[in-house]
Amino acid sequence: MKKRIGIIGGTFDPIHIAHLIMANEAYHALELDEVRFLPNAAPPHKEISGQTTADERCRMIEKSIAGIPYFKLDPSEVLREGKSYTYDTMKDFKHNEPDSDFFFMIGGDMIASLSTWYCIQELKKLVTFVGFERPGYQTTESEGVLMLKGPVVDLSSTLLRKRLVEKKNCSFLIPEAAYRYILEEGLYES
Ligand SMILES: Nc1ncnc2c1ncn2[C@@H]1O[C@H](COP(=O)(O)OP(=O)(O)OP(=O)(O)O)[C@@H](O)[C@H]1O
Ligand SMILES: O=C(O)c1ccc[n+]([C@@H]2O[C@H](COP(=O)([O-])O)[C@@H](O)[C@H]2O)c1
Repeated sequence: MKKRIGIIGGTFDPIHIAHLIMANEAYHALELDEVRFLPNAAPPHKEISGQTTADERCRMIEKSIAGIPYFKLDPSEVLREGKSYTYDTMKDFKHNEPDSDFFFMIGGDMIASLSTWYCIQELKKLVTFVGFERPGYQTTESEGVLMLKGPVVDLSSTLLRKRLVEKKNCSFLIPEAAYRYILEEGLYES
């Protein structure tokens, strides 16, 4: 039987509970075999904060998913460096695992800009996009995006970076082990 692989790509600067909720909802609703967390080296359509290294973003993911057997960290884009175009990544995945079906999760902000992604028509042949509502973004029906209904969480890494700089408590917003790591290492202090 074909393997069903979910992918949540992102900058994860830092990872937060909305990411984990999306991954878990998709895992169960779509009967996936696993979900890969795919941190980018450089996001194609936004500036990176520069407050953390790729390695630190990966460590935060690892700590957040430790003990969940169906969640994995995939370092492919970080190892490739440069702008992380999803088409390049998925072409490699499909080449290495031709018998797997890939489900790429995106939030409402990404659905809105999907038509501008690099080689989007070709990419749509490689993956099924799985969309989640996101507060602040109008989610219109988008061709080729399978919408999943789940809890909607009004949270972003941008908000968390701001709270961390202001030394506001972020418990329950960032998975606890990653939050502890942030505080121990002094990440996002300025
Ligand atoms: N609260 C949320 N609801 C729905 N989707 C989300 C939410 N937060 C992030 N996502 C989605 O998760 C993926 C990865 O997001 P990313 O790591 O860039 O976090 P972010 O919170 O959007 O970061 P930033 O605020 O730095 O732009 C994207 O597809 C994004 O749309
Ligand atoms: O390939 C593209 O053109 C492209 C454009 C925007 C975003 N993406 C991917 O979408 C995912 C979420 O992006 P971001 O900016 O929220 O980190 C992440 O895996 C990005 O690499 C990909």
